[in-house]
Amino acid sequence: MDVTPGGTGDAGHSAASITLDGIRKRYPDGTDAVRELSLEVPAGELVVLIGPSGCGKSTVLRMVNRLIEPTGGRILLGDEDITRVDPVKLRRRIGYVIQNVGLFPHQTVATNVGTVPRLLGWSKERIRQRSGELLELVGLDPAQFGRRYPHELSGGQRQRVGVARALAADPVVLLMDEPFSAVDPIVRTRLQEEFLRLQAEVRKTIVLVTHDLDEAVRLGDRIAVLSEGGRLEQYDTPAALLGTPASPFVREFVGADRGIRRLAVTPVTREVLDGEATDATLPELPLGRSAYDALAAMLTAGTDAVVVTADGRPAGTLSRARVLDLGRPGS
Ligand SMILES: Nc1ncnc2c1ncn2[C@@H]1O[C@H](COP(=O)(O)OP(=O)(O)OP(=O)(O)O)[C@@H](O)[C@H]1O
Repeated sequence: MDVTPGGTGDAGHSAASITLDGIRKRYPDGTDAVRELSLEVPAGELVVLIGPSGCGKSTVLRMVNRLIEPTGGRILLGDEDITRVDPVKLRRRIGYVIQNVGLFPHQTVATNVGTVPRLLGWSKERIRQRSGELLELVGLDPAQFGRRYPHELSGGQRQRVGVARALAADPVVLLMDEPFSAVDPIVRTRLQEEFLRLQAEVRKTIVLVTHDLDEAVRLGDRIAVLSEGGRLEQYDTPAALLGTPASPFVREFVGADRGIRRLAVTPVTREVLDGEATDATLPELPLGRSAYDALAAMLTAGTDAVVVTADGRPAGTLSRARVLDLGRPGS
């Protein structure tokens, strides 16, 4: 798969699944950062690792690109055991985005984006074209931004360049360590939305580490909640995690406001509607939007229900009471 339709990326690359098979990391001082972790990340999915500080999230992520060598277990990309391959070559196949981006300060944006293609020996023309495509893909005009230096960008723009650079050689996997945490909350939300659109287009296998449960719920196809020593407490979709926490640890971790978070990941379907659409004064909401959006529409309009539409036509109403039920565990 190419990153952009009709682009000049390394054709033939595709997203690969990642299998962590009993991986372990004991640091030289005896710290057991990861005692034993097994986890399967399906190809093309975005999996979030979340858990309290020091539980081993970054250690797990960096074992996948061998910035940290595991002390036990296997890691497979597709069916290839990457604990046995040359780590330098491996890293060229894996995109890596970190909190403060790590752009080279004395290189232009375009040169930064072309880093891995240059290491792979692509021609100048192909690199130039590729970095232009990638900058466009992350919403930066190559003519305007390509020649700038990192210090001439905002934090959000630097973060986008970091993502473009990580995608430049069409990696099979993208690893992201707190990629959006260095920017303010408003920019962060916008970057997350842009990133979701980008992921819908490129469909990479992504492992993302975050501290932020809202970010995990918004971005993750699945969320892995870890506790101390890299112990896997629960591995589930956001809705399942919020709806049925598997242990007291997870329940406490996802917190008392998980009902509200759950609404954000619960789509309004025909099955949940609880009335006929007879009141033309109610606000409208298309099917498929979240129960959270439905509640927001009611609160904004000061009503107790919304009319839910399918293809612009009323399909029924959804009441506030029904929405609140949807936020309750076990519903
Ligand atoms: N080089 C090292 N030597 C010894 N112990 C280490 C080393 N690097 C990390 N650790 C320890 O390993 C454990 C896991 O660290 P890691 O950075 O993976 O956690 P994390 O979940 O990413 O934390 P945070 O959310 O705070 O970034 C911690 O107890 C940490 O102190």
